[in-house]
Amino acid sequence: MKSFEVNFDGLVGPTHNYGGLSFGNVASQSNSQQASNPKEAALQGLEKMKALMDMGFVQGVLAPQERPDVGALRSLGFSGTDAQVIQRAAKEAMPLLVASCSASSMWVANAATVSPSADTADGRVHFTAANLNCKFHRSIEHPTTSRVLGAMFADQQHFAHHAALPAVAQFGDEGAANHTRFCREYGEAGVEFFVYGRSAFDSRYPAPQKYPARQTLEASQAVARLHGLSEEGVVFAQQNPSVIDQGVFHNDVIAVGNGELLFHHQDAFLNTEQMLAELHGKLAARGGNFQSISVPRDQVAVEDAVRSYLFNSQLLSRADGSMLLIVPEECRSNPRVWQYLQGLTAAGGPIREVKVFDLKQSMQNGGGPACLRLRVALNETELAAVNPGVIMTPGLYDTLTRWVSKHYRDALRESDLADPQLLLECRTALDELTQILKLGAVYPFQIN
Ligand SMILES: N=C(N)NCCC[C@H](NC(=O)CCC(=O)O)C(=O)O
Repeated sequence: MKSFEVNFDGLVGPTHNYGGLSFGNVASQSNSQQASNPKEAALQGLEKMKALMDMGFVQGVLAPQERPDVGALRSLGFSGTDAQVIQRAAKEAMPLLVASCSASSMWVANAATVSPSADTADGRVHFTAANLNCKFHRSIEHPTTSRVLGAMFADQQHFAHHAALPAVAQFGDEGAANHTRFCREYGEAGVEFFVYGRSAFDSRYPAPQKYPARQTLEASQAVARLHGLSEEGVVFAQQNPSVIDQGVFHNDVIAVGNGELLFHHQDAFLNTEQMLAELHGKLAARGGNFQSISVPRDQVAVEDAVRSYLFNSQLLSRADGSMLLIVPEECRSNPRVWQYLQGLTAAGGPIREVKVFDLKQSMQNGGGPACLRLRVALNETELAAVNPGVIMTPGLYDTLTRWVSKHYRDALRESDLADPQLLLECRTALDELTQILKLGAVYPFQIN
């Protein structure tokens, strides 16, 4: 049976703005308070989705969330009509209003961890929504994420959904941004690679000093248990705490894997040799030939990796077996990174081509090509069971670009977030979107 890796990209929501909300994420902090352009952000994302579809990849779309999140503000004590809740928050606690307006659900690599059916004990595709509990603005995503994923992957014969882990830092879980999977073919049993930043219960593990480690070992282990993964099919590895302190807030800022290949920075992990040997051995037992490309720090410094998002790229397998790397424009404008990439594709290794995309609106908040997509490996039968409304087609692309052009603003500043009209605009747009994507009622304003 044929199998595919389907990329579901997050559609940028109408409230995309630069709130400076993510301590430890250099781009988010340095672009705080700049005016954003939600329309451009959404169109840039759609352009990437269309390009992948045009190249022959199966591409899907994941809906944004309702913002401002009036329910979150009510839970913090603001009351009255929806408009009053927003105005009171703006007056008394602007940072809370900004957080409740974030369009951060666009970075769907953080939506959930996904294990394909070939790896799981019950032969279903498993999803665990990420609790994202390190940041308030992200911790409010998972209830809607669960409803949207449930509407996309509804068939219980093929898909199993788990609620987010307990919402405490000890089980901090950032989803697929700290998870990758190696395999010979997408439909065959693979090795799932979980990368954590610290241990919550074992003080022998080192931890970063300056910035938070968002993912814990215990959260990764819990997800592996929930998904019914076997010990032979998992590897846990610790991120190098010193790179977290240099702005690598998720492992997908310093490494990316696909098929049998791990592309990573030399300084990405602790105990690298041991970890690579374990990946090699476990994949070999599944008939695969694990390979890795380590980018030396004297060619690309961690700082260049963080600025350019070289590793926040999409590593895609083409029909001829070679791989394609989708990188953000910022890689081309960094001479060291661009030179490295020229050498990489000329070297005759597995990565043969690099394609560049302009994702500046998302990049300025620390979200590159890999953050914007959730990978779901599916066989033909499972793909046929996915809600067809969310699979990208030329017609859907046209409809969504028209929808964005009709509903989105082209400039948003902090002061605009207090405008109750923005909530109405967002709800009107999302109500239409749920019809376009055939999701049914998934948003609080549709179900409460
Ligand atoms: N690497 C992956 N997979 N995802 C990137 C997430 C970026 C996101 N930025 C933000 O949430 C910034 C929002 C703001 O400041 O307005 C975050 O830090 O969680």
